Amino acid sequence: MDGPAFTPTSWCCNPCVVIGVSLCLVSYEIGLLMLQNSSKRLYCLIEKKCVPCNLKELQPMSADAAHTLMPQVAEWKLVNEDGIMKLRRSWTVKTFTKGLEFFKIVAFLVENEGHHPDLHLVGWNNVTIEIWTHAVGGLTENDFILAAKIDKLDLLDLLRRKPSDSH
Ligand SMILES: C[C@H](O)[C@H](O)[C@H]1CNC2=NC(N)=NC(=O)C2=N1
Repeated sequence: MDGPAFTPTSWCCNPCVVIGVSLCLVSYEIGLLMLQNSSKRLYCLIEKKCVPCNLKELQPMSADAAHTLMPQVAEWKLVNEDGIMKLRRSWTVKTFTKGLEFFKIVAFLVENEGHHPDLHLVGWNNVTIEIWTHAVGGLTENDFILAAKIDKLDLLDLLRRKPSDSH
């Protein structure tokens, strides 16, 4: 009776198999590296510090550059107001005073970063933050760093969570 068509030695010595397996391993490694790289980029905004806005080389970023960073600040909207690109996010707070507490918590962060947002508290409980770099009349990485760090603040206790909170 003939032996099995493929013996382990013939199978793993087959050049097509060897090339196929090595290609799979290489693409797996490349995928891992890309994943690590994107996750590093994902967290790099949080780990960065805002730079002084009076740096000569500071320029407003393009709309494309802004769009590539938006996934890292997914809660924010990219808006264009009178030709100036800005980041905008809104929250509903429980009370007017909690809105002011919200601003105080944000103020501590932004003072530490040396980069400042526009703060709006409208209709007693609607908070909106707009971030842009005034010195260049547009968006810089500073604005995205600030937005990412604002997203990390523990503000939950100040926010209205369900419609029954509204009265
Ligand atoms: C030197 C220092 O970076 C500047 O005065 C900062 C202060 N905070 C700022 N915040 C914002 N959003 N834009 C600016 O241009 C700016 N300039």
